[in-house]
Amino acid sequence: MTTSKPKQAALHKLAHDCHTADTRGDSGRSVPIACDHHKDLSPPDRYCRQGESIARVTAVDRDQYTVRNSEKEVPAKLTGKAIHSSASSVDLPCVGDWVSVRYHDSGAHASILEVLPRKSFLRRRKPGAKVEFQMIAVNIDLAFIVQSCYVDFNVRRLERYLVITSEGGIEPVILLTKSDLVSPVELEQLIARIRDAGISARVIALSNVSGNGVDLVRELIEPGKTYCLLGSSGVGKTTLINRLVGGSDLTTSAVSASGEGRHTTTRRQLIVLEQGGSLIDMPGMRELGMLGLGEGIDDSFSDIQAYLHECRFANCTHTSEPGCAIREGIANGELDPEHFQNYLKLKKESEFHEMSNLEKRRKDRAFGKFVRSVKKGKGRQDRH
Ligand SMILES: Nc1nc2c(ncn2[C@@H]2O[C@H](COP(=O)(O)OP(=O)(O)OP(=O)(O)O)[C@@H](O)[C@H]2O)c(=O)[nH]1
Ligand SMILES: [Zn+2]
Repeated sequence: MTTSKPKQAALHKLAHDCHTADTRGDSGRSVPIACDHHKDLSPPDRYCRQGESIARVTAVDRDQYTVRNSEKEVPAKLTGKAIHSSASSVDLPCVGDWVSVRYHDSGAHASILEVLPRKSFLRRRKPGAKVEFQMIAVNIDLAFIVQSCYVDFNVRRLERYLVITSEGGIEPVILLTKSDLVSPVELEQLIARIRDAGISARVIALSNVSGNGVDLVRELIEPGKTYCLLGSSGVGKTTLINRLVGGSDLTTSAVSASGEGRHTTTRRQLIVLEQGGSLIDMPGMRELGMLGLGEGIDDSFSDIQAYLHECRFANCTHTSEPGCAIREGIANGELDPEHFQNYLKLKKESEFHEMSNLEKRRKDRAFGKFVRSVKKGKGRQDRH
């Protein structure tokens, strides 16, 4: 997103004459104050107009936004102007965006006027033949790509994540979790496989159980920077985040947004870490890795595929059917029952996520409808 020339002229640097809504008084009017926006918030471009201030989008739930400045977090609505100026849904405010806002009702809520230029983005391709993207989050400095040393490890999926981060201008660091479940030799082999694939990104092995390696991650967190964790379900992201958040439990950090008779509770999608950096964590992000997980599964479980082809019945459930190659393999000690259980578990997860992709598509359609309806309504108002 770029700002046009005339607009740029109307903007002024936010350095010493920063304006913010006077959230202490009851006037709701804008007063110049010493700028304290940037204690833990550092927008890429410190611009705002008279009466406007800069905030960061911390949660998006359909048309409900939550924005935060250094003082507090409030619900926000998109102005018609902001909707009009966005060419497509990827330009609309997204978690991590710096936006110019105007506060109302003594700072109780805000309207979003403009999205400031983004410095990086995380997007995914929408399912379907047409090349369309969905913005997941923006302004991320560093992405931790998380895989488990145990079961989940898959170099091809790692590569896919690296493509996504490099396209979006985000620095990647690979985290191999559950190092307590493999031997040092096995761990070295995994890292060698990553290097053999030509991947040069930093790799940190860690265990959430013993705590080994967690400090190396902590050391990378800097105040004013934004991070995210990408990875499949069950690799230990939540466990790690809870360690990084330090004390405050992630699951309890919900924000309340009440607007126009509706009261909703949205899970905060951008949280502040103990060290002062911000972490973006949201369901859509976790599902990124699920694109094509099916393939990944068949890759790392090719031995099981071979057994599956041998079962007498194509729809064998491997529980009681005669001629089941899986059960035979387990019985004669050729196939590790735990390996098979892991296969079933991941298969179930990937099917689950494919289902939720369908739901996402349904939601996308609903969103398109919403934008069109707002545009129509606003268009009428503007002509007054
Ligand atoms: N042995 C071992 N277990 C771990 C480690 N990290 C996480 N776990 C366990 O793995 C399971 C999944 O961990 P989560 O943190 O919920 O994984 P997640 O990536 O957040 O999964 P989703 O919430 O589904 O996205 C839990 O039972 C954790 O206790 C680790 O380093 N070693
Ligand atoms: Zn079978």
